[in-house]
Amino acid sequence: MPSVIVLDDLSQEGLDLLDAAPGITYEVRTGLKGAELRDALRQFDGAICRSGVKLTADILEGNTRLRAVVRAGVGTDNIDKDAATRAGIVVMNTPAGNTISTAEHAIALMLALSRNIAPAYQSLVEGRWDRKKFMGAQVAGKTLGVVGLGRIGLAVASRAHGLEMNVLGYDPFMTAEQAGKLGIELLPSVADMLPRVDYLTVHTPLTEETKNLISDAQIEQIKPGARLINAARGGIYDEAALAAGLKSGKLAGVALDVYPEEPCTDSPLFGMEGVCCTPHLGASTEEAQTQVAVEAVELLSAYLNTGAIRCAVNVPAVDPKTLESLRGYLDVAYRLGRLAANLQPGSVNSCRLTYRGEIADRETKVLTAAFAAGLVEGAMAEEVNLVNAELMLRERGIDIVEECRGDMGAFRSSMTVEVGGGGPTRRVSGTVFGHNMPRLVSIDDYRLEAFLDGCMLFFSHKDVPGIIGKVGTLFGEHGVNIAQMAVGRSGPGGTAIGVLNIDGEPPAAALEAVRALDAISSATVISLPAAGHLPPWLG
Ligand SMILES: NC(=O)C1=CN([C@@H]2O[C@H](COP(=O)(O)OP(=O)(O)OC[C@H]3O[C@@H](n4cnc5c(N)ncnc54)[C@H](O)[C@@H]3O)[C@@H](O)[C@H]2O)C=CC1
Ligand SMILES: O=C(O)CCC(=O)C(=O)O
Repeated sequence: MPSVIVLDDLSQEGLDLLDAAPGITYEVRTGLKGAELRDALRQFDGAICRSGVKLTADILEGNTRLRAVVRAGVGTDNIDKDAATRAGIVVMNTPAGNTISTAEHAIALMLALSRNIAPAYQSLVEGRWDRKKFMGAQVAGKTLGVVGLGRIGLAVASRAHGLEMNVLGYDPFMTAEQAGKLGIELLPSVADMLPRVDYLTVHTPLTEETKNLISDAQIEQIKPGARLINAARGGIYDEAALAAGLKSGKLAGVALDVYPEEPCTDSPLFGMEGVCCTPHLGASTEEAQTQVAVEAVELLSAYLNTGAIRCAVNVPAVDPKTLESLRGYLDVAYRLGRLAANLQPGSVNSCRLTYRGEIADRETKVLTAAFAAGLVEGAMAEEVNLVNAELMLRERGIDIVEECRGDMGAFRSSMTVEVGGGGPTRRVSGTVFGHNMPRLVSIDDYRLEAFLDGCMLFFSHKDVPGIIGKVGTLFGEHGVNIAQMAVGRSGPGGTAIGVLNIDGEPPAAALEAVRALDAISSATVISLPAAGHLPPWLG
């Protein structure tokens, strides 16, 4: 029965849903750090977190049990996604649940700055009735610059329209036409926006590009008296530059909900005039927390119970129906990977997959992941699965080239893998017969039709009479039962390859006797999982 650990505060509705989730047990253990956190995570199949807990590489590395972490919220920057991928852990988030609340918080900060709400209340608390000091600014008719026109940025823009503001926007993934339809004037860069904005708000992730997006040089260019808001991620604004801008009078106000290091109680801005700050409250509403918690539980239980992947940030999404409908080809892809690894022992340095026919229009990414898992599985000390296999190859400098061809060839659907390495490139093709029965349909230049499961003997030979009989007799003498035989040949009297599906590993003496036959140039035994037996992560 899968078990789940809840690492940060989660709304009661989410916990109630976990209580009711069929076949799942859970524990709430908040405030964990270091070794305690690492050890706790090794005892669970799934985890749910918000932004409080930090799932760094040293916390996740070596965890062979945890299968998924769901962030109840948007930003997954508290989770080392590369480390999670390497450990085969799916990372998911709930991207839409707190959009409105966070947009409202950005607007609240903008209005609080404009009307000096925080210091005015503080003056009352301190016994002063000071109406002159807190002269504010009206937002109607003013210009708001929105950097990042994703879910939250667009929700902020539409609320700003309701406040009769002019909205400028910048986002590299937005067309001027689409922005225009939404009443936003799209500018080619943040720099173009700066001289025109009375207010600037950012709604991007923290990336190499957005780190210190606003620093001293940008404050030089900004319209005097501008007010800046950040309810996205700490570090997008350079706090020291903001403090200098406020001190010089260039900026009229700064409102922050997020900080480069959190928790934060010592920002250089705290206590400065014109500053209004909150402790990362953008998503802290009953509504947002209920929604993200419920979505997080739904995502996690679907993955743990059915393998469905939605809203993943480190692997392609696959829903249960798709997985089920691809089951046969997932099996073939994984088995071809295992086979290719055996045919190209020692070193692999290139992989090419060609999908033909109907399968070429399907979710081939997940099939490629299954192939990669089969290919690397035997060579890795760590657990390999659909999540981490391709990354393992990429980290070793091997990119899988994928080609999808609509033409059918000999089958309605088939996939061919070519694996280069120490020896000559090897090529094998597979397809599905009937109800999810994996079949090998070619090997190098030879067409044949063999079961793609269990113990298999591959032998190269001259196409001369009696070979199959001799191999059969030798195996019979050693008590090896043959389930089926297949032969592919270049042409009569040419070269050929034989594939025997046998009921168990042959004794070394039987193999030696086969190799000693005159017409046989090589013979190898390769063991694949028995029919219907797949690793648990393939279901
Ligand atoms: N304060 C809080 O409690 C909360 C903060 N957030 C944060 O808000 C931010 C935005 O979240 P969403 O709107 O949901 O994300 P989103 O993914 O829907 O939108 C982000 C947008 O930023 C754009 N972008 C990326 N790099 C950019 C760049 N260099 N310049 C301009 N635009 C760029 C992307 O194209 C995308 O349209 C995230 O950092 C998220 O973590 C989200 C929820 C709550
Ligand atoms: O969990 C929270 O309250 C923080 C929300 C947040 O920052 C996010 O969803 O990115």
